[in-house]
Amino acid sequence: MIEISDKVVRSTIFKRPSNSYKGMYGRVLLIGGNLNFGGAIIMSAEATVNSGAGLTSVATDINNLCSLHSRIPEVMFIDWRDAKLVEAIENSDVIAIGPGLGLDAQAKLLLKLVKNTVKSTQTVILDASALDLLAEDYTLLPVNAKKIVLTPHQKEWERVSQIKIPFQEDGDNFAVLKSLFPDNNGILVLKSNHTKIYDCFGKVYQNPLGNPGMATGGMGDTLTGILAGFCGQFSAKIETVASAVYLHSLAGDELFKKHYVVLPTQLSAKIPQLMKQFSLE
Ligand SMILES: NC(=O)C1=CN([C@@H]2O[C@H](COP(=O)(O)OP(=O)(O)OC[C@H]3O[C@@H](n4cnc5c(N)ncnc54)[C@H](OP(=O)(O)O)[C@@H]3O)[C@@H](O)[C@H]2O)[C@@H](O)CC1
Ligand SMILES: Nc1ncnc2c1ncn2[C@@H]1O[C@H](COP(=O)(O)OP(=O)(O)O)[C@@H](O)[C@H]1O
Ligand SMILES: [Mg+2]
Repeated sequence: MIEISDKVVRSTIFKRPSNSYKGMYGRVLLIGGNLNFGGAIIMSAEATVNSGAGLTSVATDINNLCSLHSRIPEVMFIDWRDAKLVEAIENSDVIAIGPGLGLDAQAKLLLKLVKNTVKSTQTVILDASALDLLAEDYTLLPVNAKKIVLTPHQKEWERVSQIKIPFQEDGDNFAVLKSLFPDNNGILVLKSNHTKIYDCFGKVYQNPLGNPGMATGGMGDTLTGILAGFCGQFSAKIETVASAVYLHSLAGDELFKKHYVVLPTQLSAKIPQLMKQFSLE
């Protein structure tokens, strides 16, 4: 087990070259936000933009259009019932699906579309409802992607893995990962007060940071956004995932010094400043 440290983040975040443009920092597509949970995908989007993704699009329910654009105009909108979504999936480097997605027929259709469209150059992040859909039907796993990152909280992992909480043995988690990903292209971010990150090769990182002020709805949706931004800009490997987890908690810890509760949107706003520090160190 490796404890994530500043060193891992410093080796991930690089100083941007002058001769660069938005296309070099990742095209990210976020899919989620039904009529009840629009806020979830808006929080993910805010985190993705603040984490430096070059271009961020959100495919969501049409009812979220105004709130999305008024909250975060940097983001492009796609109606998730529009046939154009296929093209948007094809043209993205990273697709994150699940925050506020729900579990209905439309949600299943969207996850199936991602599974059937993604190619071996793309990274897919599965969070929240997408994990619950996966627990019901493992064939929805987009195994063709280059990397697939699963980001369950404890209950979601219990549903997917069928291992009962508390998860005491790393070996059990590795065994599930190996069976889900015969091509070894999966990464598991098992969220808790000390999140652990596993790859299929036996490597495990643990996050030493974080605080109970972060126990606020939307905090995981925000992590998904940061992960998407990081995988779009930096190579989609376990150290990049670990860096995103660490930075999320570091931002949370900074806020927690002076705030009883840490709000996901306030956490997102701290990310650009922290990334700058790590790029200079
Ligand atoms: N603003 C928005 O729009 C938001 C929308 N959201 C969206 O809502 C959808 C449903 O996602 P969800 O995570 O809220 O529900 P679910 O997966 O049923 O988990 C809760 C159940 O698991 C249990 N539990 C046990 N251990 C746990 C743990 N460590 N962490 C958490 N729970 C734990 C827990 O136990 P209990 O609290 O009852 O003791 C309860 O029985 C999803 O699409 C998501 O994106 C949210 O992101 C919030 C902000
Ligand atoms: N007590 C805590 N200490 C440290 N981190 C926490 C704590 N409670 C929650 N978190 C972090 O907040 C996030 C919660 O994720 P999740 O349950 O998916 O939230 P949501 O679905 O509401 O967005 C995870 O990254 C988790 O590590
Ligand atoms: Mg969640």
